[in-house]
Amino acid sequence: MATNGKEACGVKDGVSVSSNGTNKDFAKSHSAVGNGVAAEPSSHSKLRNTGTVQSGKFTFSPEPTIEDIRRMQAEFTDERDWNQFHQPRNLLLAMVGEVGEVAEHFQWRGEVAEGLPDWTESEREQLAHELSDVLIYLVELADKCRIDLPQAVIRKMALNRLKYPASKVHGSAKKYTEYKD
Ligand SMILES: Nc1ccn([C@H]2C[C@H](O)[C@@H](COP(=O)(O)OP(=O)(O)OP(=O)(O)O)O2)c(=O)n1
Repeated sequence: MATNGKEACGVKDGVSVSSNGTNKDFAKSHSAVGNGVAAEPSSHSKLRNTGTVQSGKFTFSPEPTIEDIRRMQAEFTDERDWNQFHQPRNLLLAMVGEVGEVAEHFQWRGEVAEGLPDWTESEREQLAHELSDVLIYLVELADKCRIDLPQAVIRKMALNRLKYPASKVHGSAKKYTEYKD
């Protein structure tokens, strides 16, 4: 059965979406989570980490956007007067620490298959938390460095495509420096 990514992340129909496609109520409704309001009804727990699966392909939910995440974390930080602690070096170290927490979930396992078929829902949820921590700090680091991350990704992917032409590297994982013209 195809699952609805909006349900999976707790975003339901009926929330307002602005003309430019962003969900103005998203940050507001989700900031309530930090005040002790449950993130989602327990009946949704099975859908939590499934995103959208259609024809065997996995896709993310369209929201929140990276800009939504930047704004939500900026609000979280402002509300706590934490900008004094959230300078670029602090955020970099915090992000690296969270990457270590992601690694802890994999470190004593054997090879892990795509889709994590052998993981429990609880293990998947823990991983989802750690990956989110990495993303949150990454986005705030880019914000505090005044790097427009979505556009930077577009530019970097264009460079990657130039460096690794599909016709040249198909099926090979060698570094670009190893290819001879
Ligand atoms: N000074 C802080 C502390 C927390 N957070 C936010 C961003 C992260 O998403 C998350 C990190 O919280 P913790 O440092 O408590 O780390 P964990 O949630 O990973 O907890 P633990 O280290 O117990 O696994 O909370 C933040 O922005 N600034």
